[in-house]
Amino acid sequence: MFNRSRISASGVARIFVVSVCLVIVVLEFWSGLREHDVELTESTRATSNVAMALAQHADQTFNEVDIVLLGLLERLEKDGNSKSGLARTHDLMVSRVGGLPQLAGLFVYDDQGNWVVNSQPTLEKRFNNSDRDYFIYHRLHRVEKPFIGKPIKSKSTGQWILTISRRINKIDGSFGGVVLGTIDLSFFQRFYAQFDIGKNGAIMLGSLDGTVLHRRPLLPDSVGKNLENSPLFQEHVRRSGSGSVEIRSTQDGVVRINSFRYLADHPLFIIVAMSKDEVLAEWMFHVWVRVIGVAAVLIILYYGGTKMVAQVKRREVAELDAIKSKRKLESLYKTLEAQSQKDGLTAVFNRRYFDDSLSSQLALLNRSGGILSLIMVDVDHFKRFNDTYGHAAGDVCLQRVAAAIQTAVQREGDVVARYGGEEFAVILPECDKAGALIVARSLINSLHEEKIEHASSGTGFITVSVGVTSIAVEPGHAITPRKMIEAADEGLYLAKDQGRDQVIFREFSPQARNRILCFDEEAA
Ligand SMILES: Nc1nc2c(ncn2[C@@H]2O[C@H](COP(=O)(O)OP(=O)(O)OP(=O)(O)O)[C@@H](O)[C@H]2O)c(=O)[nH]1
Repeated sequence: MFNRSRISASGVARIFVVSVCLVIVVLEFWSGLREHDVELTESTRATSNVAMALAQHADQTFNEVDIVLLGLLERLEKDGNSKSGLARTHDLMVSRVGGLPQLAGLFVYDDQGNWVVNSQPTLEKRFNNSDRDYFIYHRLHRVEKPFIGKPIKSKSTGQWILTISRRINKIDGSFGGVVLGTIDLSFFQRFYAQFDIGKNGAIMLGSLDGTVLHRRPLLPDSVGKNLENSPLFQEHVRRSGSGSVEIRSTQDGVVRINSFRYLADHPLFIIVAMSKDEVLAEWMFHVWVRVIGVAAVLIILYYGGTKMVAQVKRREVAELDAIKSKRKLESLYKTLEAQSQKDGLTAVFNRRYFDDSLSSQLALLNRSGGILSLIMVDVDHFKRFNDTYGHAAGDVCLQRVAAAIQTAVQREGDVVARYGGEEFAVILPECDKAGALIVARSLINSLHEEKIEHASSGTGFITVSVGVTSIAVEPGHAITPRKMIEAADEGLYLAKDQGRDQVIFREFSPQARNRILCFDEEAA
């Protein structure tokens, strides 16, 4: 049976389609988020690695110049300020500047800031550098370390330069001047230009007091700017030697992934920053491609799913229709079967049903033994009735006779049938002779009570003649329906012969004709 409370197949199909769509969306969303995180992590790692490499490069750049400065100090100590000594020192300076790409120039100043010797072709005497930070620093600090100054514009070339300097000590340890190397900022510019940091990326070399020494891209006001108050410097660079942080620039509003690192040998730091939007641009492109792909898949799934659901629904409806049709057919078949068993006029069983029923009853008896009675009933003078009242009235009469017989035959399993014409038959399973005679008599009485007028009969009413037979069968016999009907028919004919409206019992014997008993005789 079809159970309405269960989810229908179309419901299951709909749930299936929706679930598949949801799973695809959730998986795509999840994998998109994951790729977003991976992209950021890898970019952070990349900026961090570049920061480390640039810090090492900057260290090396300054260390190489510092070694040259140390060499110069040694030479000055050895050769002193004699003309020939200074000439040799000049030659050494020229050769050193030629040997180091980052080195723009080498200078020696006396304790008053006057130019003593330098790497330039001619020694300018008109400049005095006593006002420079590095000069003041060395004059005030007796420190055996190089000093890296803020970016300045060269007095000789006008270029932005970085300075790295050392103090010259006189024999008594007092301030004797400064030896200075300058590094052209274009050296860092060229080097930093090789890194792919995107359009909105940035690289910065700064000193730990927050001063920008160099920046890529190099904006007009970049060099020398103080970042001390920027959130990046305040909250991150100042607090830790290295790290990575995502921060929105207060200047251009761009969110960047910033990796910073201190130089190992100098009080400087490097920041490498990449724009988050640029870092995620490729990911974003993939996301859009996938969104379009997933949308296409979802549309196809929705379209196909809707079709599938509709098809499943149609099949369900067809199945329901088929079930309904089957039920209708079954009930029609039952009706037809019932109709095929019934007589059309009298509504009692028909001749075919009677034959089948008697055959099967006798087959059962022949196999298992038992008793069975048969009554044959024939309407008396029915031809005259038809002649008197007409055939239509004859039909009605037959219906009333059948009803009267049916009234007398009450037990379940008894079969009342129209045997043919105005003749009826009654099969009484498990009913012996006595019982059969009672039924036969009650049948006659039932008809008497009907009082169907029949002016041309002797009694004035419709009567019937009844022949009865009964058998008690031992298992293994072969009683045929024909023999039993013949026996009952013999009783019926005798009843007719002896004046009608009576019952004659005909003892059944398969071999020979038996004694014929009259109902009244038997009852007595
Ligand atoms: N109206 C009607 N008449 C039928 C039907 N079947 C048979 N008959 C009539 O029943 C009559 C039977 O007549 P008979 O066989 O001569 O017997 P009877 O007139 O009853 O005389 P007895 O049997 O000797 O009492 C015939 O005239 C049939 O036409 C039926 O279905 N309807």
